[in-house]
Amino acid sequence: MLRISRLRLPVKASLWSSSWDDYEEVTDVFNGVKVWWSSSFKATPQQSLSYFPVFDERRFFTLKFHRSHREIITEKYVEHVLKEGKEIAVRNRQRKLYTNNPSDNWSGWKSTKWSHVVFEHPATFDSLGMETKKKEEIKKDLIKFSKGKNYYAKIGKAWKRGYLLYGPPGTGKSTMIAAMANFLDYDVYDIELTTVKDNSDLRKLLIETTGKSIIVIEDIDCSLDLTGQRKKREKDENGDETDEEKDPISKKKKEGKEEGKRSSKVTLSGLLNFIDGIWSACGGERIIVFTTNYVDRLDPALIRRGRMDKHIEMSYCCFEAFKVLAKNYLELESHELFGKIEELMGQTEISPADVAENLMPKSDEEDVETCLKCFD
Ligand SMILES: Nc1ncnc2c1ncn2[C@@H]1O[C@H](COP(=O)(O)OP(=O)(O)OP(=O)(O)O)[C@@H](O)[C@H]1O
Repeated sequence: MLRISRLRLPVKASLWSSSWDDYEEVTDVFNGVKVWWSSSFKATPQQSLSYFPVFDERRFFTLKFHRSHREIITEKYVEHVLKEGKEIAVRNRQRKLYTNNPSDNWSGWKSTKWSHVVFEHPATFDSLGMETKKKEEIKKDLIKFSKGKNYYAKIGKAWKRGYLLYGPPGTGKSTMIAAMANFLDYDVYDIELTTVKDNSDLRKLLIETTGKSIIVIEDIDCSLDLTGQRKKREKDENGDETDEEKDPISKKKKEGKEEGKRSSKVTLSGLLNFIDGIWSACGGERIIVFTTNYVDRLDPALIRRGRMDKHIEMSYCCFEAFKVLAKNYLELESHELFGKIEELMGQTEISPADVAENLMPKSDEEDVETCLKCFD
């Protein structure tokens, strides 16, 4: 007679997969051992004042196997199933883009520090206009970091890495962050520092971030007085407005940040503490990214290696980057006008954002020629 053992494994209602029908049975084979899974549920009436009975539903799986295999099932198979399940959940999970709610709105029992939406930015390293060599170097760096759990533990450092992305507006700093998140399958926490009241609130925010995430502070030079004693430069050396200051959107953004900066008491030392200290208390890997259009405005303490480990310059469009964009926007590998455009890219400073805008057909009548002739 077949001697069968049974294991009953309860499942939280929230984790129950709708792909299982009640009392459905499936078989599995592990190391040559056959097992039978079945799903079932038990409904027990809850105590309630209502006329209509309310049931408490408990769902569970029953795992059946031959008794002689008990050891391998309990010691190896169950662990294997849980591990696989976790990996599938990670693969299927929707990644999120979090933004912090202003500290002033944190009171109240229902309030949360972060709001989130599903992160669906399509940027990838393939579509990023940048020299291939530079992209490969960044990808390698990210892979090394993401697989470095044991290494970081061995050297006694928190599992985090800081990236500083700097360069003129429209050179792809935000796009690079999205490509990094997509490459690593990480969530993104976008911190607006000017709405964080003080260092203590900054700490509370960061404690709530999860592992496998990229924490971003954009335009770090505009977010806080991080320049030490140096006075902020409103004009360039000739007294003229800089490109960013001429652009009305950048100007408005900057004015808004200046306003917030006055009400925020987050300090440079608070920020340094956040980069250095807090992480040792949090498990899981985190990448911190700062972006700026003006790297020379930042306090050296903030961007020294160990804090911002990798500095990446996002520069004006070179011909190699142009070719990536042409392939992406127009599915074009080569064209007779490419020679002329290569020459132009070597002589002028044009941002990838402007190149992308020119390469995008504005109507059905515009073809490849029309788009490329914009560069004439
Ligand atoms: N290197 C690039 N590769 C591909 N697309 C780019 C690149 N740079 C800019 N773009 C395009 O231009 C738009 C603006 O770029 P993005 O916001 O990434 O620039 P930024 O450097 O972050 O600008 P800012 O400093 O003003 O915030 C993007 O939506 C993207 O379509």
